[in-house]
Amino acid sequence: MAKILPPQIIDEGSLQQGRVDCKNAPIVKPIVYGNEARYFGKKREGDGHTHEWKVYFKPWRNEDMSTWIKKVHFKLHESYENPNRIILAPPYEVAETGWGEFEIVIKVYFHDPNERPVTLYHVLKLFQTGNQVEQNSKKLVAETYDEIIFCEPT
Ligand SMILES: O=C(Nc1ccc(C(=O)N2CC(c3nccs3)C2)s1)[C@@H]1CCCN1
Repeated sequence: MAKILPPQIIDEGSLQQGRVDCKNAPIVKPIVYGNEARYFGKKREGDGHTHEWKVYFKPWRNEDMSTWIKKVHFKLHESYENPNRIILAPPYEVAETGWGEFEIVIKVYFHDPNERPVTLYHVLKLFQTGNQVEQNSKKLVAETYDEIIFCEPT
């Protein structure tokens, strides 16, 4: 069963915080998920949206995840049209616009029928923290590093 563990340092001094008991060496898939956002500079006429953003799930290193991932489901806020966005091939991302921050559920499905889907939670971030000024061209990035760990089938 695939498990999501807190980040670990992948080297000989690896600090593995969670435990996965595999009979053989586990298969570790480092991943990154999160969002980019950019302020329009003002509220958009018509719908009042202020930002464009993109939520994503991607490998930490460049690899073709479609060899082991069947699909990725991004569940947006219910006020969005078609809030359930299913992405069947990389890049696993959804681009939208809006005015606020909310939780996005990311559910990752695997080709292996024995592997249960993995669910990740990301709070969309649009606003710079503290006294940072909203700059039109400045891109904000908010992302999390994690690892999906599989045990070799016995
Ligand atoms: O902001 C928040 N929730 C949000 C949910 C959806 C948001 C949004 O941006 N949009 C809906 C979408 C549409 N516009 C027109 C038709 S659908 C653009 S914001 C919460 C409230 C307090 C703190 N965060």
